Amino acid sequence: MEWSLSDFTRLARARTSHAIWDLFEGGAAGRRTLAADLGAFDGVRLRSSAGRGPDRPDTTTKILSRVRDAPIGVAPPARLALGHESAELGVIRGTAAAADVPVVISVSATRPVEELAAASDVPLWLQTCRPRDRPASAHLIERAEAAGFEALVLTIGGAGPAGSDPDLDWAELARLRSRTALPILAKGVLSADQARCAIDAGADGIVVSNYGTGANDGAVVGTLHVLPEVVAVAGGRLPILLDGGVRRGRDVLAALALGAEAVLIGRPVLHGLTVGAAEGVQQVLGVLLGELRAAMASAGLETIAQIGPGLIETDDGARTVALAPPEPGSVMLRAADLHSSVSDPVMDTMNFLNEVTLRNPGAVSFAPGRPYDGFFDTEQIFTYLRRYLEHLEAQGRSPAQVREAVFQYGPSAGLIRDLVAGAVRQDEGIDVPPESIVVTVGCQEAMFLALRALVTGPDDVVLVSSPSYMGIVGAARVLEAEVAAVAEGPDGLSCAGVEAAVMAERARGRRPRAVYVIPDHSNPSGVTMPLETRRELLDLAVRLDVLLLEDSPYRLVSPGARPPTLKSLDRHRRVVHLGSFAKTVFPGARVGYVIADQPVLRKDGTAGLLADELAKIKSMVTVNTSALSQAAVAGALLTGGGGVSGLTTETAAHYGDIMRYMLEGLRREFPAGRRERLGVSWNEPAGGFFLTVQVPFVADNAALARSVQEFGVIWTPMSYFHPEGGGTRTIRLSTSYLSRADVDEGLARLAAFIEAEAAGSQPTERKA
Ligand SMILES: Cc1cc2nc3c(=O)[nH]c(=O)nc-3n(C[C@H](O)[C@H](O)[C@H](O)COP(=O)(O)O)c2cc1C
Repeated sequence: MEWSLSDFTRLARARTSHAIWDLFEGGAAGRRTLAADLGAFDGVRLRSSAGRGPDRPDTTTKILSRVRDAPIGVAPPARLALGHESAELGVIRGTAAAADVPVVISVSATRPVEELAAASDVPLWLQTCRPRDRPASAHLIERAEAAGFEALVLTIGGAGPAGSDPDLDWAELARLRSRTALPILAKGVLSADQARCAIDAGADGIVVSNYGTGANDGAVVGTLHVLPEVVAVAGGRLPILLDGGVRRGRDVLAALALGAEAVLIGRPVLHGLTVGAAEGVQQVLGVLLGELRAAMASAGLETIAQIGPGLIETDDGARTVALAPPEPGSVMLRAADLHSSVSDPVMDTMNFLNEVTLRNPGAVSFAPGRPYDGFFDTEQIFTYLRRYLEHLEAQGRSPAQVREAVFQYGPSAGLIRDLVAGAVRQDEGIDVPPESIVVTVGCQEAMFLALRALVTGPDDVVLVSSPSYMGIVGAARVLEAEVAAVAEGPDGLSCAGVEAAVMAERARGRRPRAVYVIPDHSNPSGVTMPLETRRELLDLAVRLDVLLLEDSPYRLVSPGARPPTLKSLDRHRRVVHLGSFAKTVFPGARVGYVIADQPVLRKDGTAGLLADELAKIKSMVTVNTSALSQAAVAGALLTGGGGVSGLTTETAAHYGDIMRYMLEGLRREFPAGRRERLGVSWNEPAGGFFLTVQVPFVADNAALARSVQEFGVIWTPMSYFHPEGGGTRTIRLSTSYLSRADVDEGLARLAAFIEAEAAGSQPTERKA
């Protein structure tokens, strides 16, 4: 098996204490930023060559006008000594053994610049920053210059969101420019504006960098995304380098295709140093160079000079089109100037789950929670529509009224509220008048409306069970609604946990408005809340004076007896019930509903129901749910005898069967001995679409990439569902849309992958 940089990451992690690893990663901000950097690279598709590529492409290129072995340099992480005592010396020696490429030495290096220069066969650049002690800094720069350092790298804005004054940084750059003959690169540029300032202040080059910990205003921005706008401003007048998330040979190609002269590598070098001192650094750079050559060969490139924007696939949707370098004068918006939610990794989760499956058609995917489509039949749509139109006629509507119902704008609260009210009464024993219902565009809109109405400002907070369904967290991000996590136990949410979280939020001066919960076969954990807890939770909601947002999309497609919904047990109108027909009828209709029978006293003294207020909001969001979709769902309900239970007997049996089959398969692949040896365990949901497996390694994106590429099996890291951290050694497996043959094949691949990861995470086992 070929080595990749992620292998070094894994090995380094295994050898490092949690506290030091957190420093290496840059904490939570570092993890978020890295995800944005990696995501930007993942979003780029490179053209491959039709013919056979050159055998050994030539990676030599000029960096700052001097010929080097590759368009790669080593970024300046401070704290190298925490990885290995050889620190900068180890990095310099390892780099020199791999290639003639520059190494940036941190201003806080552990050894004098003279000693480093004397030991170095590679060009050294000195990272510096706006100094507290100017004479000392000026002296250090003079010494570095005298020792043969080739360039200065001035850190703009400080690493991470530390307080900073950009104007002072530009003044510092101008001052330095007038004092030294060395070329000066401005590092930390993340926008066209900053690039202009750097050029105006006399920079000789720019390093697009977020320091691995985010922009200095705390925003998370993937460096590759801002590269084109910086390149456009530079217009070829000065070289642009980039760092952040470069982990594969193809990433180097992508950055160069978008206009970078070279890339810098940060954490992977630190990981190599941690794993094997200078030799580890040499291996990391060697692996990357090998990958770069392989990527060039598969793109049919013989030289670095041949790399250009044409290498980027632009026929693959907006993302890659947007990444092509812009013509001067054409618009280039910055995600940092758009609402913060668009840059929040939470928002990419759902797309990622769908895309990773589509991008890897040969893999077995346990990722998306899609309904099984073996039960869908195109004719059903017409049958359902006709059924509903006949129903309207049977109710005495004239042909003109029937036409109006389906052709015209409709009431925001919905066309089919009476039928939905009948269905929830019949299926769930929820007895509410149609006026308390709003028919929504999927359950997602129901969540959005409820959050919008309930959360009035930064002091209001919604408690969300954790692991959390991404839809609610994402909606909260869009609405800037504060969310606090309440950890689920083996039986789902506990009342003690909810009460403690409510009290903690109140102690912080915040007002908990509601608790979001999926009581049945929760997504993603698969757990079901026992009846007793449901009753206690309702009592608690009264006692604490909060609402419960109940979301329960899997109940009616799960086999066997089920405890009653919170809403059907609700005697105090504490529950806002969020409903969905996606799993019970079909998701393409995008029809959901919210039951909001809470009385609302208006400012003018009149009273109404919360549903009325939600309908007002909806009228400004989607106006009304598509009448055609509502008609199709209504027709389905009528076909099912007024509810969905009549429609879902077969599907519930199917989902139950495939879940049982999956659990049997897990037991077969992981018999007791193997389970214990590997430290693998799983929960056993009786229904729903998901189960979770504890695994003996960190199940992050890098592990997922290995799983897809090397074993052809896709799963979901549970850490995605823990926006506040956690779930790192757990994966979610979705069963819903797979056949038995898929399950067999997928589990065999998964077992092989878990074995390989477990072996690889032993720090003593080194591959050559
Ligand atoms: C532990 C650590 C310390 C760092 N310290 C500095 C520093 O002192 N000055 C600086 O300019 N960048 C610093 N960086 C940022 C790196 O130079 C570089 O920009 C970043 O690590 C590149 O991203 P990558 O690690 O994804 O390759 C540090 C990074 C890490 C991980």
